[in-house]
Amino acid sequence: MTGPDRAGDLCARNVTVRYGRRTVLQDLSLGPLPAGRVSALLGPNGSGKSTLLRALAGLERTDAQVRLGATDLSRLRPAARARHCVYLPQALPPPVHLQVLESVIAARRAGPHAGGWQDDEVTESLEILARLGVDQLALRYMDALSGGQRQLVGLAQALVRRPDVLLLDEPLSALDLHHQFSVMDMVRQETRTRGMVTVVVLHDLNIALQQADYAVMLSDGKIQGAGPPIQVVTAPVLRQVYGVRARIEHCSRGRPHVVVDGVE
Ligand SMILES: Nc1ncnc2c1ncn2[C@@H]1O[C@H](COP(=O)(O)OP(=O)(O)OP(=O)(O)O)[C@@H](O)[C@H]1O
Repeated sequence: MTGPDRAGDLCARNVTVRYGRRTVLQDLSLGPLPAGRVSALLGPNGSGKSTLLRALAGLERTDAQVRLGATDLSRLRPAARARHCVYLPQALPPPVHLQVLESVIAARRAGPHAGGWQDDEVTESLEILARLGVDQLALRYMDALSGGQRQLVGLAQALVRRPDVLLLDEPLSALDLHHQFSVMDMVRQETRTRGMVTVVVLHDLNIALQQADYAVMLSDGKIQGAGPPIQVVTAPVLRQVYGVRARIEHCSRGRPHVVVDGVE
């Protein structure tokens, strides 16, 4: 890894999650998901990606053991665990009547930097907004933003907390093409610089192929494959998991992408 050695890799064991009588994830083992790298969590609708992400964050009822390096996160109280792990849900941040900058500062105070006013909190919050290309929104109100703008502010709120583990559920779903790529670039850069473990739920397999360092494919609550994206997103897997006839091709610059020929 290129960044500072933070807390180590993320591993989960015995992840079983039930909703009522229905078992959605059964005795699943995940990782190690490497520190300083972006891992993509892939799979069809309903395959269990969000449930697994929430289980890693400690937001599902489960006896799973989740370790970050030498730290057993599953033994920590929710507030202590939340200082290590930041989870950004699929739903956009609520359109509250709060200025964007205030909302980012409030998020920062909820992180390990908690403890009232600090000189650098405005500067750092503005810097994160600038890196996401939305510093011009700093004094706008959250309830007067578009969906994509709110998603970018949600990302700023997550990043400003400087977690060891960053868990993002479909963070690109409301973003235009430019922002999809600029956000992934920034998340990759932050992940490397800070030595975070970043796990991103993605539906766009091309972004996963081109931007993720590691991929995990879920199907019906089971891990179908894990490793470098190019080894996980393959024609046979796409057929089996997504029910599509597809090929992995490489563009003139050598980058892989999925070409779908049809559905099964
Ligand atoms: N709160 C809940 N109560 C009952 N069942 C749930 C609940 N949340 C999710 N499920 C079920 O658990 C399964 C996995 O859901 P999950 O949201 O983890 O899937 P996903 O892979 O994230 O899907 P998507 O790509 O559509 O967001 C689905 O069958 C879903 O219907």
